[in-house]
Amino acid sequence: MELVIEGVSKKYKGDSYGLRDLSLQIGTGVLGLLGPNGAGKSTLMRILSTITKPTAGKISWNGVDITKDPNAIRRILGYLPQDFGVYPHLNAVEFLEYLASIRGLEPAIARKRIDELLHLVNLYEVRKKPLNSLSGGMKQRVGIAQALLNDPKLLIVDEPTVGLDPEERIRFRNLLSELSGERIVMLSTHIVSDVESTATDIAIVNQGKLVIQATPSELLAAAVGKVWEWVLPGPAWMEIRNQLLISSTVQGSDGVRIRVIADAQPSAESRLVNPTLEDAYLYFISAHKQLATV
Ligand SMILES: Nc1ncnc2c1ncn2[C@@H]1O[C@H](COP(=O)(O)OP(=O)(O)OP(=O)(O)O)[C@@H](O)[C@H]1O
Repeated sequence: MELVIEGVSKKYKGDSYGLRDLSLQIGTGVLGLLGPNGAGKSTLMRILSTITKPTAGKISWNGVDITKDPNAIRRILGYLPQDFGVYPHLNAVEFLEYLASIRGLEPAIARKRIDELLHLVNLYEVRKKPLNSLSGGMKQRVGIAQALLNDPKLLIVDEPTVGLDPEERIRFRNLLSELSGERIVMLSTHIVSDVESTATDIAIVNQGKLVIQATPSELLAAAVGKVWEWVLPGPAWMEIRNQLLISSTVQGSDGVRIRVIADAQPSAESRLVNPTLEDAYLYFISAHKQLATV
């Protein structure tokens, strides 16, 4: 199973670009597509789900060019868009039966599949409740269930954890991880912790371009020797906060513990610490922004 994206660009009207010459090679597992707002994540996902076409480049699924033969990917695709909406007065069973019929599933097969999916996404107990009475996380799990109706080989989920509380976010992450065994799952997000424990591969995008595609451990390794911590008294911290790339700050009784990404030691008191994936992400995004402004 392989999805290959080669030199894909999307130029919108008025000379704005959603993607610029982006290439990725994606195999079975969870690919975390990570980037700030406006990086081009939704544009890529909309292209892969054949809602929109690239203005340049090629995408192939197991060797078949999907820009020429969109049905080749539609048959194996499950998609949860960022702005997924439900019919509020239907319950989960009615909603999924409705979507299954639109997608041409045989009613008997659909009923069996919907039953399995409701168990899988842990919504069986609430399957008869109107969708507008469910929590945000439950609605997102209905969204995943509809994306899985045709047992897709390629599952695309666009910023699925926006608006979820921490507990629901963790549950949703674990669900995606469980689903990745026999398929490619592409998960877009701007929240590093969404992909930290689940992604087998991470692609960082910024300003429509690929910054890097690597495994989480490769990203962490690249940030070793670049993350520093030390404690600063309050006023001193105010002075330097705009001059350094700050990963986090924690207020303590002795001052502010500051965590900084820098190639060289930023202060005599600072000491090197082990990077987190969040540090690595900041490091790559910042290096990319600097390159773009040179
Ligand atoms: N229909 C459109 N017309 C013009 N420009 C667009 C259109 N859709 C997206 N863009 C631009 O393309 C760029 C990438 O947008 P996109 O929505 O793909 O980013 P994103 O990474 O998904 O961000 P977000 O997390 O905010 O959704 C942005 O600069 C955006 O303004």
